[in-house]
Amino acid sequence: MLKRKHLLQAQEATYAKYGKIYTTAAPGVGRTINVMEPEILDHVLRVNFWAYEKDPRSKTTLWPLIGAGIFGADGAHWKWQRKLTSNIFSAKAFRQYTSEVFCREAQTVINYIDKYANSGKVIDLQQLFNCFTLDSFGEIAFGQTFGCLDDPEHPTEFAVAFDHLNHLLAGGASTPFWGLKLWLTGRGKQIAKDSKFVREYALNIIQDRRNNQTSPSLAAKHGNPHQKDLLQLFMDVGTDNVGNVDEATKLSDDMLVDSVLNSLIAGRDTTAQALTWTFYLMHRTQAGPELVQKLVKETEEVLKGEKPTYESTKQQKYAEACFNEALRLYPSVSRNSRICIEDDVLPGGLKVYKGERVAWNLYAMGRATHIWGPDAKEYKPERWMKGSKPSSTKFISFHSGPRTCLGQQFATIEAVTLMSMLIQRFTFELVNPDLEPAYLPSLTLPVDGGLPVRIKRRKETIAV
Ligand code: HEM
Repeated sequence: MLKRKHLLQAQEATYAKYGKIYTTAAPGVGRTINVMEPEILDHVLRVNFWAYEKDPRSKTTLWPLIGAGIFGADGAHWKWQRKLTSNIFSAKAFRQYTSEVFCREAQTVINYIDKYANSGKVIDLQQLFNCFTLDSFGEIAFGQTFGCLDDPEHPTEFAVAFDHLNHLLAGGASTPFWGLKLWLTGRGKQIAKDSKFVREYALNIIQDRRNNQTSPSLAAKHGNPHQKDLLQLFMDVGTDNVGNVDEATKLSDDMLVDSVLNSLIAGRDTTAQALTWTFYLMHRTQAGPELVQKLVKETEEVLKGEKPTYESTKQQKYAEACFNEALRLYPSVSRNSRICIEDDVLPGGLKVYKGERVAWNLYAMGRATHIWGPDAKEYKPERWMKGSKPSSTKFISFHSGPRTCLGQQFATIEAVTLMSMLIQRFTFELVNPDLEPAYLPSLTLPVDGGLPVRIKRRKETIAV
């Protein structure tokens, strides 16, 4: 099997050689139509959404991590999960998350950095961002942080097992005889061990809430018990307004664990990795100092020394552009596919038969000159500052159609909050400013080996 770090580039080269659509076939996998046309993806993901489902091979290989949660669900089972999950993404909730959680956790990151700023110590930004997103998300979705920022240099057992599982399961869906491979290499045993650990951990979060309410939701801590967090929404399925429980519709512990783990995949890695690539792209030699200066200027003009709010993040257009531009070149979900469940014809006339796959490589699409123009490979946040926003099938990093990412706004607000708080206070120097980091084979797109930086205080006047 090609390693993921080579696979994305190899596919990019194949598109360059064979054009915007090419097909492949593999034993045990069948025919796959590889596309990189926004128009075709609009057809598959939106117009004829009903003719395509999640790839059953992905569902099976990722089962130890996602189980029956939203990422592997289709049809009615997907619909109710999407509806329930969407409840936590309101403007009112975003206001509360920004001022209470993102700012507070960002301040913890600042306090940590400030201990080592100007000392020459090398800090891994990716590790720090992982801690920030996991602790923030834990508080918002489950009422408790994971305590990662207490000691960012030593990842918690949960984070280690979770990362390991992501890494071990990567590439399974496109690997022929995956089950055999797991058995021959002994990987299967490690997957079972990590899966058991993370599932028990998730179950403990549920038990905590159920037994003694030691981790009430964020809103409940503020005297508003009716505003439920994600965990409570799932735990209350089958319970009516006066507390009567319908045992037939109540979710099993297994399903609750699946929901917790699915939301963690969504809420932690994607945003932390996108932030890491953003900081890399902003600080590599090619970027030049003007880029960061522009971001600092915007931040100072918008915040005027105050902390970020939901409203201020909306005004930070350049910060958002820096984040989106990084996601274009390094999409957190870098490859994706759907299986056809009813014969279909793609725009342009190519037939897709039931059981065949349509796949797309977001990494290659983000760098394609026919989509983004001759400067496609360059990191240019400015391209987001003029004209209207690109369509969601052109900028496909947050997906498109009825299954579009539910957390796009959440992730953007979270990222802009942290970026603006850090960039005002500190300067970042990459340890290897001329070296493009490799990415680690994983379900998402972590930087292999993290992002080592040295940090200095920008000025001493901003209170930490
Ligand atoms: C930079 C950050 C993020 C990126 C790039 C991203 C990207 C994506 C993509 C590509 C999908 C579609 C997956 C598929 O169906 O094949 C997706 C789905 C989803 N995302 Fe995100 N995501 C991000 C952050 C978040 C956050 C922070 C949350 C939650 C707080 C979230 C919640 C979800 C959910 C619930 C779905 C499933 C939607 C469905 O199947 O209906 N995402 N995301």
